[in-house]
Amino acid sequence: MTVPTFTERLTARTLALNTRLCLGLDPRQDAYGSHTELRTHTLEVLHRCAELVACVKPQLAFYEALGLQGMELLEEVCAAARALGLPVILDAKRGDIGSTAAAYAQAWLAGRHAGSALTVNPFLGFETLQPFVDVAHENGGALFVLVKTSNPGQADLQGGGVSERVADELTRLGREEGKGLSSVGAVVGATHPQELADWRRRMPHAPLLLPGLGAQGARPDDLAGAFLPDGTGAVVSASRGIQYADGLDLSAAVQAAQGFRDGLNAALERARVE
Ligand SMILES: O=c1ccn([C@@H]2O[C@H](COP(=O)(O)O)[C@@H](O)[C@H]2O)c(=O)[nH]1
Repeated sequence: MTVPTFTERLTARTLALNTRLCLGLDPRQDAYGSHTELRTHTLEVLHRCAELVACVKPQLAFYEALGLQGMELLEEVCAAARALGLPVILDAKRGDIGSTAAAYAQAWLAGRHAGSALTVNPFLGFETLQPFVDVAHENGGALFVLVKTSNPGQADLQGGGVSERVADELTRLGREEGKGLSSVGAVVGATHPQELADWRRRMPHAPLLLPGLGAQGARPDDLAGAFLPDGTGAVVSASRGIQYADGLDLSAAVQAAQGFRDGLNAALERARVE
């Protein structure tokens, strides 16, 4: 029996639960009185929001900042997510010369992280993407390569055709896998709503990860252009806007996730009718 890949599981969960929301889990030390409180709250947000989301995206920086306890919590979050059937995107934005990229790929896309997806920084050149692609293929995982990030300062480097060149390389890599959505995805900020349909067309095989919902100002209403006609092909992530929707209130986190999920679905429905 073949094990479904990250992309297949993401698509299946999107359709089964009718959700295109990605739960960002970025525990911020200054929001809590103790590590126990941080751990309990983070895991509780995950459990309570699980049925509302297509996948989960821990940002490694927040776990690294907590030292060894943080790395233990990251493993706990990943194990809990997998037990809940949630595909995991490790947001680490790794990238280095090829031999080091191979080590990063082994660390985050193989072993106990087999079947996960990893965010990857392409700044060192296209040759450095190959180790990530290879290890993702071997382990049923995926990568999301930075194409157009959500922050305002991205224009300093990503303008002038650079993002387009990365996108075209991802299209080439994705095409090699054949039909349908590939294991080579792209990060495109939800903060660029007017560009989403163009990126979708330019990277027909790439699953898209759209960060920036909520705290960075992106709104569900504006994001329909990122999706394929069947409503798959993209997930939209919110971290602070869910985990800290109203301080540490767990009901508010669930309500926020429901609102984002429903808002995305309503926007898609409107786009279908128009
Ligand atoms: O272009 C990018 C790529 C990644 N991120 C990450 O997503 C979350 C956003 O957090 P919010 O609290 O929802 O703003 C965070 O982990 C970023 O590192 C991004 O924002 N933009």
